[in-house]
Amino acid sequence: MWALGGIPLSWIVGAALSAALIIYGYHPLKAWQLPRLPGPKAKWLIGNFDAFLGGRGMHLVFADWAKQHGSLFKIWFGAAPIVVVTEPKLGRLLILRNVERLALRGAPDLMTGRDHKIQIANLAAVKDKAQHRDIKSAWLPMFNSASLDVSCGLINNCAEQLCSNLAEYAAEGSEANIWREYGRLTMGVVGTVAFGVDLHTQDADNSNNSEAAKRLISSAQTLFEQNPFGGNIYSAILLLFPFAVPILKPIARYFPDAEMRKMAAARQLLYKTSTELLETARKQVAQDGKDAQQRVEVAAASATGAAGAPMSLEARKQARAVKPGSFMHLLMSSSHTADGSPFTDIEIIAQAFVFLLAGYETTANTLAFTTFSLAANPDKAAKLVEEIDREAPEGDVTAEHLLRMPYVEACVKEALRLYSPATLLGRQLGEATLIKGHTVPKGTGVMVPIYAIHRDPEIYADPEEYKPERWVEGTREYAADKHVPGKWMPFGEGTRVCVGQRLALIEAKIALAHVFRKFTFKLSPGQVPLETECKLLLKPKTGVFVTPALRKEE
Ligand code: HEM
Repeated sequence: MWALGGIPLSWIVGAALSAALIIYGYHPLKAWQLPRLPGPKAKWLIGNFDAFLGGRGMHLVFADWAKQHGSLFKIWFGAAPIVVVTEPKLGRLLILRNVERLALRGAPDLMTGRDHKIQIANLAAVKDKAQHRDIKSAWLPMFNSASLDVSCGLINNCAEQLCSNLAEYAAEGSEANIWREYGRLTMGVVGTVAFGVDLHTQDADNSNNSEAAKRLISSAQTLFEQNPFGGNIYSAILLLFPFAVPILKPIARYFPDAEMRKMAAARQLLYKTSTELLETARKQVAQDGKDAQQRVEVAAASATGAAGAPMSLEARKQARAVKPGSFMHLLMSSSHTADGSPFTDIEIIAQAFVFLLAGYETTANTLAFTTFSLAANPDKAAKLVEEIDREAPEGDVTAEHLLRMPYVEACVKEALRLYSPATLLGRQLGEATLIKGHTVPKGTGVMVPIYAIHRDPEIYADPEEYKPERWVEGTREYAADKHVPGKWMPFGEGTRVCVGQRLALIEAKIALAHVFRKFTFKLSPGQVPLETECKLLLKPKTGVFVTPALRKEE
């Protein structure tokens, strides 16, 4: 056996590794440049990571820390420090000024091959600034007001289908998990508005397509079950030892744990759907290139008509409209500005993948939380119904109707304040930044816990109460709140702001108008306060259970 001065080499290597581990565990905590920043006590090696393992939900963990340590403090993920800001104005500024989303080492770092390529190419994950700008520009025409005006018709169809599904519960006097019904609606909307296909998520349970639709929804749901702070054993280790990617990646590939296998299967199904959507779009172009091209004629650039005559405002708006269902065509006709190369198949599939995911659970949760809040506050529900009956008593709910329904908007905004699906915004500092007298080095992670900000009693009077009036200027409730930038950020801010926020809000308001003009909802017993859970997103723990009743006999 190898030995040095009589001591076996294996002993020396073991002692050196132990010393390195001990120093790694202590050193950064002591030596880092912000010793004056308060924060929860960090443990050797793990820092404050253990706080997220108790099942309390990260939104509540951060809210507790904010109460204990004030508006600026630091936490540790292993040896990585994170600065947490709960002062709205400062938090917003940091989110606005820094482009790179904070991505702790985790699940995507362990993926390999095509799986990995798709994971890092979607709009939400992509890091390269130029690639992000090109991809976001390709998405945006889907959400301009002209395109959304056109999409309203499709959203109305899905909302009507939701009402006929709810009418069945009403006829039987049975309980519905309205959170899941809204999930069927939002996935249906993604199908028609983005891809021009019926994903059959709202079909009757026993229909031919219902099994495939259920699998799609359940895969999307599974992916939201992922815990961003160490969802599987390997990503938990990576959070503590970010440099261990090259060692852990091959091990994880051949010995995935149960959680990784479950997530991989869910991703595969969504990739398959996304790939089929691309193939269908390609076939459409091959069959009728002209029509397909017309789908993406975003003539907004031209402010004059064909003959050079000035276009009216309405005509200009119309020209900017993208036909519903054109998302794949938009991506297929987009290119990178640097070299003019078209988007690759991987890039296109990655965007379809994230549209299917992001367009589904966020908006379904928002609708479920709004319906819960209204059912628990019948006086607010009565005001909402009064507005809907006055402004849009029947037929399609158009963008124009929505402009005349501020209370519907206020109800959604207030639910997004109390139950913002995203509870945390994060950025990586692009440069060394002076934050309240502390120079924070470039590359440090910054987190802004919006759940805590949205319930801060310094900003919101009676923060735990559902009061849509606080969003209606001129009311007592509006006057009682503080109005500071950054106090309401459910969609984030800046360059990485949610691309789908206008679609989400229009969809939520149309769905609520349809549902509340037709039904009243009785909450099943034991649901107040609502049990929530927060992994990737804040959601009702098991659902929102209501018994719908028709307002008027048909
Ligand atoms: C109520 C519904 C929704 C909420 C609360 C929500 C919330 C958010 C938040 C907080 C972010 C991160 C923003 C930041 O870091 O500053 C985000 C990003 C994003 N959202 Fe949404 N979202 C919703 C609906 C949607 C819909 C319907 C879509 C689909 C089209 C969508 C697609 C995306 C994408 C692709 C990003 C990444 C944008 C980027 O990095 O540039 N979201 N969303």
